[in-house]
Amino acid sequence: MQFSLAEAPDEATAEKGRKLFAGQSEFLKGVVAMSGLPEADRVEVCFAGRSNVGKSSLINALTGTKGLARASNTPGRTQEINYFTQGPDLYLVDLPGYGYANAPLAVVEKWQKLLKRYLSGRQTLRRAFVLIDSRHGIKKVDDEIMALLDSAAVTFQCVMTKADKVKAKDLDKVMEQVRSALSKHPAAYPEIVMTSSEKGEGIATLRSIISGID
Ligand SMILES: Nc1nc2c(ncn2[C@@H]2O[C@H](COP(=O)(O)OP(=O)(O)OP(=O)(O)O)[C@@H](O)[C@H]2O)c(=O)[nH]1
Ligand SMILES: [Mg+2]
Repeated sequence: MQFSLAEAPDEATAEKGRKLFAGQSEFLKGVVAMSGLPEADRVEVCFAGRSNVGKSSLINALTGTKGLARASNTPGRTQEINYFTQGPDLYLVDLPGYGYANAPLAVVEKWQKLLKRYLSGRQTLRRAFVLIDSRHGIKKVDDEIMALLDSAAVTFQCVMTKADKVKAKDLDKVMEQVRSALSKHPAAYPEIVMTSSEKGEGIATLRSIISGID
């Protein structure tokens, strides 16, 4: 599989993305057990990634709503599966971050269990966006989540975050590592999206990608 960076969308596709995200976004609920999931009545996409990688910030950037998903400097801030509606036909799902070393073991195990159940058992989950910090590349914990998505046959797309924090010369090396790690995962989508929630880079591209998922 060849992995390439997603290019900016053409005008028609960009318009589709803008239209989708011009709709109202609202926090629906935080879920701590599979029994709490909302009815599977529409398409959903989720955002997975290590603690602090920028999942909540990305949801805020996509929806253009600053405090919608709580972003914070404290790793492990998002401990529930948080559901957001985007217009009437789409759920955006903010997942608890994984790989947070300082969380108590019992808490980590509880999250992991829920995360695994959700990723492998949610019928309407169309794509998982796996967020990777542009400075750090793919770590072992990311690789484990990707393997889980492979086995659940959930297509996942790699989204690089915090692009504003990495120098161009360092990025090449990280991207090489990312491409090589992704090549081991059959469920990986061939396009990688480079983003900065801070600067807005890649947000329009990701909006149009999401608007093309049905
Ligand atoms: N410079 C920069 N900082 C960012 C970007 N995205 C997120 N951050 C910062 O990174 C920190 C973590 O962001 P969050 O969005 O809370 O990360 P998260 O993945 O939701 O974290 P958990 O909920 O703990 O798993 C915050 O201080 C954000 O302001 C970005 O694109 N650029
Ligand atoms: Mg979060």
